[in-house]
Amino acid sequence: MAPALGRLRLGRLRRRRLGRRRRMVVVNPPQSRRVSRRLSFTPGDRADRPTLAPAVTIRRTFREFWPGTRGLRRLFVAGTVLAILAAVCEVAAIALFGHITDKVLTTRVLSAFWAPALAWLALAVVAGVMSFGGAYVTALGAERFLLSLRDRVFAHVQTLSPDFFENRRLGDLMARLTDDIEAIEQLVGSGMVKVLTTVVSVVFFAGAAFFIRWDLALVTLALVPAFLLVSKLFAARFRVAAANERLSNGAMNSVIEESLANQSLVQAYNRQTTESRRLHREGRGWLRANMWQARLSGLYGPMVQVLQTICMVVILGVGAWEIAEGRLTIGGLLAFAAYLGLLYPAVQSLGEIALTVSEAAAGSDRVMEILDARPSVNDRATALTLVSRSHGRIEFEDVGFTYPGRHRPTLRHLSLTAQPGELIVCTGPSGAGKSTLAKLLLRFYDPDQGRILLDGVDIRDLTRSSLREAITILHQESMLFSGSVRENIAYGRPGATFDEVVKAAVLAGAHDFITALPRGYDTPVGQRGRQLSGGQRQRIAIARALVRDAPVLVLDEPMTGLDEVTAARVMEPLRRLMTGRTTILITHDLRHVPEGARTIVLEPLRSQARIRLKRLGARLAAGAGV
Ligand SMILES: Nc1ncnc2c1ncn2[C@@H]1O[C@H](COP(=O)(O)OP(=O)(O)OP(=O)(O)O)[C@@H](O)[C@H]1O
Repeated sequence: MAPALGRLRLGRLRRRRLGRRRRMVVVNPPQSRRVSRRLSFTPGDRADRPTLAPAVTIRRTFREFWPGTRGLRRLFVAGTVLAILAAVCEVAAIALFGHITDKVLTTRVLSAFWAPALAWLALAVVAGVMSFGGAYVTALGAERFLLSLRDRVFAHVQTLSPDFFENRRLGDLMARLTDDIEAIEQLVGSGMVKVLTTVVSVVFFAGAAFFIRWDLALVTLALVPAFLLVSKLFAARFRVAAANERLSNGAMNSVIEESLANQSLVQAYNRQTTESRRLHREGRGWLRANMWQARLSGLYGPMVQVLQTICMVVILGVGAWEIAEGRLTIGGLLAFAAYLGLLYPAVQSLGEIALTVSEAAAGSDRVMEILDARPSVNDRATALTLVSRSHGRIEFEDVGFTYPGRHRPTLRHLSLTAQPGELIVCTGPSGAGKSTLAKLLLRFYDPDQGRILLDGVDIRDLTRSSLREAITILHQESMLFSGSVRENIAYGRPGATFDEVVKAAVLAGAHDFITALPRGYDTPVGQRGRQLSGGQRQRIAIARALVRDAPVLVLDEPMTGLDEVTAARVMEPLRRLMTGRTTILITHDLRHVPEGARTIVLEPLRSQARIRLKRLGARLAAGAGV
């Protein structure tokens, strides 16, 4: 009868313990739930798939991210202390349970029941309060850590040159900035609290079991190394499985992001099925990765359960014999079994921490890969800041440039000078390097050869922010954010007043259509300004450039996508924008170019192979031998 009672009690205690862990999910969700939340991005071509980030050690992860817990450590310490106090209450409650069994249940003296019963109730309330407080402050520390880490990684990402983004999939980057950052928190933030509280709980529960019967406790503790061995065996596999899951998660995010962003194209071309298939393909990859993880978790649980059951059977068998010999009371055995009922889940939890750490390490690899990326263009230590408004004199001196990873140069021996206020039209066939010229002027890249000067100063000697303050670029596609018309225009210069916004809109020829919108300047423009027409978007972009009021202007195909009538209408505000500014107008459509503007024509550079072939052709035509 006693063993049956013991099992019953243990079952209840374990459920209570699990329930407590489930509440902690807010701070440190169990593996399976985190896995399902991480489902997020998509890859396209297999060749296009991002590769697994390089592995780094846990120590390096701590070295990198532990300083981020500064200012939050008090919260984590409070969370640890409160969780430990809750564990102490549990130890005391079990002692009371043993006491009630021996002094009330076996002796049938009801009067001895009330005092320990009330004390037990009080302990339960205190344990509940401690447990809540611990979970709350740990969650607060964890969320604050996440907030600052995300800010840090995002700020770093924004220092990286455009080629970083051109070579990566947006969905994958988004997954790194969200899910992977969360995994790091579970390693160095709330993860640390969990480790400490679990270790202390193990010590307490084991200590209490030793206190009752040290010899019996020694026998059962002999199985602890087996628990740890099992989790060690699983940890390495979990890490690879988690890395794969993250990879497919990022790939799935990318497909969703690309497909939704290009929905009008998808629907106009009737490619919904293709897109669904793409997502399905990536979803299957994600499913396989998750099933791998599920297999590991599924195997891990039962293996630990078997070990735990072996211990219990041994305890109850030896305990029954000890009771029969009169060396142990029933209350003592039940309390002993109850301590073990708490001890084993705590030891199991320690093992799971190893698995969580493996998974978190996979996420931190991916975040550190971003943090390790360095911008290809930097400010020199001696870089100057422009203190007064630039005159806007631009010079390209014998500039040559090859894109990273390309063999053929895009620009070679390019020289040009634009005087302050002058308009230079840059034209040439597609791929000739017109937009590249603008990227070099903004220092998205530095030339490999020659130099670019602003007012006689090499732009590499200026800070990037002050250089870019002096330049306004109007892109081929007007890039708007999803705020209101007013916010989009004011984006040109932080602190611009509403009057300045309206003035710029009037000059840009946008005021009339803006006031006709349902909420005037407060009308939301929709995702990327999709609720406006192409011409309207372009005029808002012109107003934004006017508000910015920089001395140098780069117009990159400003008429692209506009019909003849709209283009003519946009040209007028553009002329007003160009007035008094050094302007480089990049276009292959010379119809709307103001008369008298100086024009330079860029020609695509041919590859050496094509040059050799052309020479060979010429020699053959001239009758020369090969
Ligand atoms: N990020 C990049 N990485 C590698 N190569 C690039 C990159 N951007 C452009 N190129 C290459 O550089 C060449 C010039 O591109 P660029 O965009 O400057 O041409 P463009 O004259 O502006 O063309 P278009 O008139 O079609 O816009 C092209 O061959 C293009 O493939």
